[in-house]
This record gives sequence, C-alpha cells and structure tokens, in this order.
Amino acid sequence: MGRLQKILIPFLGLVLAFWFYSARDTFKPEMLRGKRVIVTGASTGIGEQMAYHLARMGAHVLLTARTEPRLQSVVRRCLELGAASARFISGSMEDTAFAQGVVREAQTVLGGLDMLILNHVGASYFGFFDGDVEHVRKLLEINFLSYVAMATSALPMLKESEGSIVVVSSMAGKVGFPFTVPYSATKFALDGFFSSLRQEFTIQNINVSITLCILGFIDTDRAVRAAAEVLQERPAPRDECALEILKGAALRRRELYYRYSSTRLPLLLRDCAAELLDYLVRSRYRLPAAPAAPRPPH
Ligand SMILES: NC(=O)C1=CN([C@@H]2O[C@H](COP(=O)(O)OP(=O)(O)OC[C@H]3O[C@@H](n4cnc5c(N)ncnc54)[C@H](OP(=O)(O)O)[C@@H]3O)[C@@H](O)[C@H]2O)C=CC1
Ligand SMILES: CC(C)CCC[C@@H](C)[C@H]1CC[C@H]2[C@@H]3C(=O)C=C4C[C@@H](O)CC[C@]4(C)[C@H]3CC[C@]12C
Repeated sequence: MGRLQKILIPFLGLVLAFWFYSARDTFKPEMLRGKRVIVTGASTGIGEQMAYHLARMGAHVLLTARTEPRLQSVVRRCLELGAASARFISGSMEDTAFAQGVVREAQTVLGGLDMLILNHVGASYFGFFDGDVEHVRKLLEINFLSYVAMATSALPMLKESEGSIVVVSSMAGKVGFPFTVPYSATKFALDGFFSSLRQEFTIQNINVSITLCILGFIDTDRAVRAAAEVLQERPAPRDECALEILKGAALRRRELYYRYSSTRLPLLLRDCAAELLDYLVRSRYRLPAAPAAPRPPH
C-alpha cells in the first residue's frame, strides 16, 4: 500500500500538471481580426500601444481620451498599421453621460461590440496622502464609476456577441502601496465590482468574459516621470504589456499578471505572510530619511 501511494501520488500529480498546461489554449492574432473594440485612455501609454496591436491584427477600433490631436495621430497610425477601421471620440470620463455616449457610438458606427477595454486613469499625485477628499471623489468617478457606467451600457451588445470586458488594474489594486492612496482605492474598487459581477455572470450563464489585469511598473511617460526616481524597480515595456493584455483578453482569462515576477509571485505571500509582503513593497522605495524626532530636554 505504501509503495502504491509513493508511485500513485506523483503519477497523479504529473497527469494533472499535463492536463492543466495542455488545456490552456494558445493565442493567435487572428482571434482579434475583424473584432469591434473600444479602447479607453488610448491617446498615450498602454492604451495607445493596445490600439496599435489591435490595428496590426485587423480589428475595428474605437478610441477615446480627452486630447483630440493625440487621438487623431493614433487613429492615423492605426489605419497605416492595417486596422479594419479606426475612429475616435474625445471627452472626459468625469462625465458619465460621455462614458455612455462612447458605448452608443459603437452601436451606431460598428453595429455592436466584441470587446470593451477599460484602461484610462485620471491624473493623481505620487506622494503621501494629502487629505484631499474631493480628489478621492473625483478619481473614483474617473477611474471607477465611468468603468461601471461603460460596462453596464455595453452589456446588451456584449451579451449578443458573447464578448469581453477588460479591466486594466494594478498591483496597487491588490496590495497597499505607499504614495498611491487615492489611486489604489479606485483600483481595489474595480476588483470588488468586476469580480462580483463575474460570479453573477457565471450563475446566470452570461457568456461575457471579464479579464482583470494586474500590472506592475510599466514604462509609460507619466509613470516614469512620477515614480522612477523613488522606485527601485525597472519599468517593463509598454508595448509588450499591451500585447499581454490583449492575449489574456482574447483567451478570456479571469486575471492577467504582468510581469509575472513582480506581480503573481509577490502576491503569493499576501495570504500567508502579509507583513513580509508589506515590508518587501516598502523596500522597493527610496525614501527620504524620516525627520529626526525632537530630542527630549536633558
Ligand atoms: N504605468 C504604470 O506603471 C502602470 C499603469 N497601470 C494602469 O494602466 C493603465 C494605463 O496607464 P498608463 O498607460 O501608464 O497611463 P497614461 O497616463 O499614459 O494614460 C492615461 C490615459 O487616460 C486618459 N485620461 C486621463 N484622464 C482622463 C479623463 N479625465 N477622461 C478620459 N480619459 C482620461 C489619458 O488621455 P488624456 O489625457 O488625453 O485624456 C491617457 O490616454 C491605467 O489603468 C493604469 O492604472 C497599472 C499599473 C502600473
Ligand atoms: C512587490 C514589488 C516587487 C512590485 C513593485 C511594483 C510597483 C513598483 C508598482 C505597482 C503599481 C505601480 C503604480 C501604478 O499602478 C500606477 C501608477 C500611476 C502612474 O501615473 C504613476 C506610477 C504609478 C503610481 C505606479 C508606480 C509603480 C507601482 C507602485
């Protein structure tokens, strides 16, 4: 019996490992050919790179952000790269009516929607929490409520196409990081909303996938300008990051981690050694020496 167990258990382990890895399908760029995709925050950074990858794969892209001249040049480049079609609408995600209007535009000009990529973020500061509650409220509107509004308006079209919602989040939406208090709150909120919604979709047999993307430090202009001096962490390339998001979305993954070594691996500590993880996070920061405590009088 003992010997049988010694052979049987590793054998079962191998069978399970083989099944797990072989069952994971592989990405092919054709999966996104002809798909109708909205990308928010597409004027710069990761959103811009996702637009270019989608264009190369032959998708129809509808791009949005506030800065019209930037969007015009991204659309032009998408058409050069082979997009089936490329358009933009400019406006601010502070305005829920605008967010819903972007989704309506997909219905009008594309006749439906296969993928909604929610990626934009409002500007915030990288520093100690400054006590500005209005800023937290505004950031929740831009980074969270507009995501909720867009996903809700897009749901009828996505149900029809059995499409996908992609939510771009961050390590700062899974663990507490210093210097990102308001931002982090908005990213944790996204996890709560979309992970609960995914559960309900499963119960109701709604075949719309939700992919939550957990990103580490990425080399976009704004992030590097804000944080490169303080962080002892090399930022990962935005174009590779954008492609990994699209692969995860096309494969209908529930969560996606980029890069693995600075996201998935540290997160393994979260439930069993939270204080150690907090310490490791703090150790990635070059912090100014804390001001010396006043000396007690002799
Ligand atoms: N870079 C990083 O290190 C990390 C990034 N992420 C996530 O990746 C995503 C993309 O980030 P990244 O590419 O670095 O960001 P960028 O700052 O480069 O891009 C942000 C985009 O959002 C748009 N935007 C900003 N404010 C508004 C607004 N009020 N209404 C509508 N659009 C707005 C910007 O365009 P415009 O100003 O023209 O409106 C821009 O297109 C975000 O969700 C971010 O949280 C996650 C982890 C790390
Ligand atoms: C456990 C560690 C090894 C992982 C370290 C990863 C750290 C360095 C990563 C994880 C999340 C990242 C922040 C983020 O999500 C988005 C932004 C917004 C941008 O405008 C300014 C930069 C900022 C604050 C990123 C800074 C770098 C962070 C803290």
